[in-house]
Amino acid sequence: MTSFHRPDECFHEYMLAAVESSPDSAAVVEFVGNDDVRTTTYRELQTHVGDYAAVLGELGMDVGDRVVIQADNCEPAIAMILACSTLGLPFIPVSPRTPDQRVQSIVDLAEPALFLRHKGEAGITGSATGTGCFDENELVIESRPAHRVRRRHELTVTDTAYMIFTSGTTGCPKGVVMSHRGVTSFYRGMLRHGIAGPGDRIASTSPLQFDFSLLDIGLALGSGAAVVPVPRNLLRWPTRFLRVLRDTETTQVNGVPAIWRQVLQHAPSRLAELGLRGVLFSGEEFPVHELRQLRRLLPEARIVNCYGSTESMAASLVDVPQSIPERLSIGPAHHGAEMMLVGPDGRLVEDEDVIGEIHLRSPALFSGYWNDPRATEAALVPDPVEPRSGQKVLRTGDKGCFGRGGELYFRGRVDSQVQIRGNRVELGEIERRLVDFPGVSAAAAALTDEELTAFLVTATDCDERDLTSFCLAALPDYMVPHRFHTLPELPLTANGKVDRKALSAMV
Ligand SMILES: Nc1ncnc2c1ncn2[C@@H]1O[C@H](COS(=O)(=O)NC(=O)C[C@H](N)c2cccc(Br)c2)[C@@H](O)[C@H]1O
Repeated sequence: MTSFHRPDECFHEYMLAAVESSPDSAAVVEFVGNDDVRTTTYRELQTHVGDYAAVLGELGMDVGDRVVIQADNCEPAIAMILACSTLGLPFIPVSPRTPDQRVQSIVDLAEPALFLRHKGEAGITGSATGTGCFDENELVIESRPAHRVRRRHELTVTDTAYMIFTSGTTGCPKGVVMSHRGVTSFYRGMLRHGIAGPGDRIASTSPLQFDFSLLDIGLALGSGAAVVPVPRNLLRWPTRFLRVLRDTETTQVNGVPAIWRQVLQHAPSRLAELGLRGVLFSGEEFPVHELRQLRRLLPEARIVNCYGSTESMAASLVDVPQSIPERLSIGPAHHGAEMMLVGPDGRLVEDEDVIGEIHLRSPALFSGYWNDPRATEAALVPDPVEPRSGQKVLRTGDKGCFGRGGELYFRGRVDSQVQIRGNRVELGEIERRLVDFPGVSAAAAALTDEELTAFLVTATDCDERDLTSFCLAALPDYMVPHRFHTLPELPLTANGKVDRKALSAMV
């Protein structure tokens, strides 16, 4: 396993380390359609980063000033996040399809110095933020960031590399703050699993705003391989998706389990022909029957189950056995980290098959939630083994139990947070939107078989189309209920919480 990495690097140093040893190797391979691919070498990527950084460096921004980047995963966006990193500017990736209201709430929370949009994206209007537009050829600054007094002089590995905004229970997104040290120590832990090497081409199917895409880019560039951003619109069509993989000579595909659903249904034989060497999935459990079908089609491939939350990038990378068991292991943790189970009494759970809450000890833990010390304190808790030490571990909110040989099994969420198509969703956030609809007095959302059902208590008739567009205006599409049921009242558990089991049973 080649490792050209120095200890304690910044994000951009880790990502571009391969330029020393293999400057002319492919770093990014993009499908541009009709058998045409565009390859960017490590040296070209480094030059691109320098060009963007030269423009950004002229704007008087300080280490720590935030830059929102509205783009899908593509070579210019990768070069832009690296350019921000070289200047110590935390980047905040935002998908092009994010509703304006949500983009605005992220801007209000993060107060970025600059909002950059990839050509063709909408951007924002009327904000104190500087704005710019970029494509593969240039970065054009339309309005400069407001003047700021520079207080910093050196970028350190403890500084923030990026912020990812995820859905929060209080109805407003939470900013997960990741330091350079956190990111690169996760990457180095991941590299020890030897998943990819020079010459590999790793297809990335997650949007840039989902840190899964940062795993893909880090796995590829950290291994001296190439990342292949798969355009979102092609992902939906199995034959086009497979065409992208074939034309770019992809060897490894990373993504949430849902990306395989259509392919397994409509183009299984074409998938088998591709001869993929590896599959890595994460975000939620892979339905066993689908995973078995995938394994049958790719008997030679290494299949890796990656578990973890944005607050630590990920926590584990576990090989799926040749014959797929009923329950997949999500442990032990990746190299350099450790997962523990903690019971309701705060003591370690170590016995087999006893459920506890998963806690993660790792150098890759996030710095905290942006401007939210209370939520941070609830997530970064004293080490349950030695609380006196001041060391913090991540309380994941996931339940788990140990198996016989140190493997760990995921046993659901501790709270109402769910995963929809690999995206983290607080049902509470959907519910808060629903109760804002005129006439709705109470609401609950339930997820059954990937279908979101909303239960509403309302005196008047609510038109489903109106409800849907009302939700779409403020929530990402994957958080919009598919079905709406009205009820005289919501079922409640003994302690007055919405009885979600009862709701799911009603679907
Ligand atoms: N492999 C699994 N089996 C089962 N349940 C999983 C798995 N991976 C997650 N989850 C669930 O998703 C939650 C977390 O959601 S999240 O914060 O949006 N992050 C994610 O999903 C993805 C995560 N950030 C990630 C994944 C890969 C690479 C990087 Br770099 C980052 C976890 O707490 C789990 O509940």
